[in-house]
Amino acid sequence: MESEQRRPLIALNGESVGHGRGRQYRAVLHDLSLELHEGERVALLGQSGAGKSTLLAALRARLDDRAAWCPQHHGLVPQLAVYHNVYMGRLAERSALANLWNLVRPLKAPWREIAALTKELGLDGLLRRPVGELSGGQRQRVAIARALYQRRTLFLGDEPLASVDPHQALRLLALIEARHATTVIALHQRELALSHFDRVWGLRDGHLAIDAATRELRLADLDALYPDADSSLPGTPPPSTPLDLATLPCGRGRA
Ligand SMILES: Nc1ncnc2c1ncn2[C@@H]1O[C@H](COP(=O)(O)OP(=O)(O)OP(=O)(O)O)[C@@H](O)[C@H]1O
Repeated sequence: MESEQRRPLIALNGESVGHGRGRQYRAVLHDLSLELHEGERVALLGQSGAGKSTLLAALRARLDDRAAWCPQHHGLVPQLAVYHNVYMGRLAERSALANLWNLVRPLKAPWREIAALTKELGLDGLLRRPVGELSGGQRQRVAIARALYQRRTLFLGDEPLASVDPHQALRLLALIEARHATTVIALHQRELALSHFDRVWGLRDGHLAIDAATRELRLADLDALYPDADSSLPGTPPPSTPLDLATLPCGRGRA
């Protein structure tokens, strides 16, 4: 693969990732080694509490303003209109005066740009609507719009497809990928991970249990990331055999 020759956008080598500082520091992921290359679409999987958000926060801290960021809980201001919430994606690029003016009277150029972007996301007609009056799926799309409006090199998303139906998830993914060749997206849809991403990072038991090209993986490999899944519930993975790291395509180098 061509990207093998290029320097990675980000590389972690045996690092620990967690929360807190000094004596309060608590590691969530141990001995973490991974590389992210330009043009890669990575699905980040793992059961609840596995450390997906923690890893995304660590990547974001390292990538700084190269990464567009779509957080898990959206981080929107419910009292403000859709337009203003999306505009916030590039607040730092304009003067305080321009931002203040924009709050009262939207600036023409950003209004046009945000109107076009939100239309693509199926939010047309809602630009002046306070976000607090939107449905969960609509809020999700506003959060994605704000991240896309940032126009950064790569896209980091913490379950940005969680509140929408499968059909819409595909549409949103296509919109994200049309603007970002490189993506790292946390999600729970294992089939989607295999069908629409190049690589899977799978977290389990405080480690990167899977780091492999999707073409090397089967659904059963991903099931092993969800040891607590109750397979009697609809939509949950079947019972998996205990995770045997030796059998998973991790640490064999990049495919
Ligand atoms: N701000 C924080 N301070 C301390 N510990 C935290 C903090 N945020 C998360 N944790 C802990 O880190 C671990 C991993 O949490 P994280 O949110 O990264 O998991 P996740 O895979 O994103 O879960 P989910 O799918 O439920 O969002 C959990 O044990 C959690 O309690």
